[in-house]
Amino acid sequence: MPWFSCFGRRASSPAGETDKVDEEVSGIHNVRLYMYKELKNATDDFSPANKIGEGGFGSVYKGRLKDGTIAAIKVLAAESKQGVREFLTEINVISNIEHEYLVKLYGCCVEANHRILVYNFLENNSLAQTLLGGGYSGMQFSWRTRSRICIGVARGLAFLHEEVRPYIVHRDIKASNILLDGNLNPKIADFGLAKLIPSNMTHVSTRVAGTIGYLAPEYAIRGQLTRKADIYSFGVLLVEIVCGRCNTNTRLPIGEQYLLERTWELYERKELVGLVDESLNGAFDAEEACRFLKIGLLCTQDTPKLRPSMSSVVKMLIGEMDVDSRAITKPGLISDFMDLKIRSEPKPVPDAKNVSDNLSSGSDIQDSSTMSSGITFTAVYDRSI
Ligand SMILES: Nc1ncnc2c1ncn2[C@@H]1O[C@H](COP(=O)(O)OP(=O)(O)OP(=O)(O)O)[C@@H](O)[C@H]1O
Repeated sequence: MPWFSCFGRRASSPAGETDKVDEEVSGIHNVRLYMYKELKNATDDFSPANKIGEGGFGSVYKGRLKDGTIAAIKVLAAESKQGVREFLTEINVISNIEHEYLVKLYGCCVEANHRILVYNFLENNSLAQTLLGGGYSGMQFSWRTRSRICIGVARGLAFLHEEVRPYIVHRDIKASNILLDGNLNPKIADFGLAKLIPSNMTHVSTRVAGTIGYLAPEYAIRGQLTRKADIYSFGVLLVEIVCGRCNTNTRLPIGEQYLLERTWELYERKELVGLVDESLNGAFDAEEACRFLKIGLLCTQDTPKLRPSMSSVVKMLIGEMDVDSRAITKPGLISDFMDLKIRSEPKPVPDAKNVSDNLSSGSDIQDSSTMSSGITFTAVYDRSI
């Protein structure tokens, strides 16, 4: 498959439009541009039979490209009105990032209103559909595999946070964004994607309730987005992988529904080992599993500054840095602050200053609003906070 020069004409676009695109993309390099026609053919006209997923950004199809490569083709939702140049600038950044534990972006299509991303296809779906999918996939994850997945994801995130310049905050680390290749090696998906969506278009996740459990409180409540928010989400994911369950499961008895709360409770009782996934039938390294759970707690501490950097997390996971000498403070839980009720009607983004002012002044507020992270909720702030 040839590389399309960003300066060249594309056969499928009308002349006027092509000139405009040429002008807009001048200076953008390294982005492979696919013609809409090729992606249409690859997916059999985006047939439902080839649809492999649906996320907050749009639908994902499996397709065979002209050169025979199997790809995951993500059609961004039509509401995405981002201009060609802005879109390609972000794509240019993502395309230049390559790492063993990150999903590879092959290129994109920006013809007319279409905004389509073409990725390396991963055979074994996501952690959400396999390990945390309630056993429907029939796949087994040994302790060795889990440990490899945790370390791989940590390395991928450490790369985004500490090696890429300027660094990238993923914003949406969660089990459905960890894809698995044929050998169950993890690859982080969707990095850099949040920036492709215009700020006036909220990305409403398909698994809102699950996503809430991954959100660092300071991000969910005050919109403070830093690398520490990703580290919080990673901590939640780490605990999920060790325990083989989702962070929130309202079908469990009260007291066991929120995994992080439960982990803190068992940590205080020095009974962490009791949380490790029963389906392993005891076939795991107990010292390592408890270490991983403690690292999960370190990453989810309420005070962002106390959370370790991702490179330290990697060192702790592989046993190069001590964990036991570190004090662990209580995890930040948004449920401590508010009664979360997911609402279907999107509302305007709140004035973050007012929210925090009201919190600090201790007044009761009932506020229906959209969190900075794009999730609509009803918050009941309690005077006792
Ligand atoms: N590169 C890929 N290879 C294989 N399958 C993929 C790939 N990218 C996405 N998928 C599939 O498509 C599904 C939807 O992906 P997408 O990233 O759009 O949404 P999500 O992560 O599930 O949800 P959200 O938008 O809320 O983050 C994934 O769960 C996965 O099953």
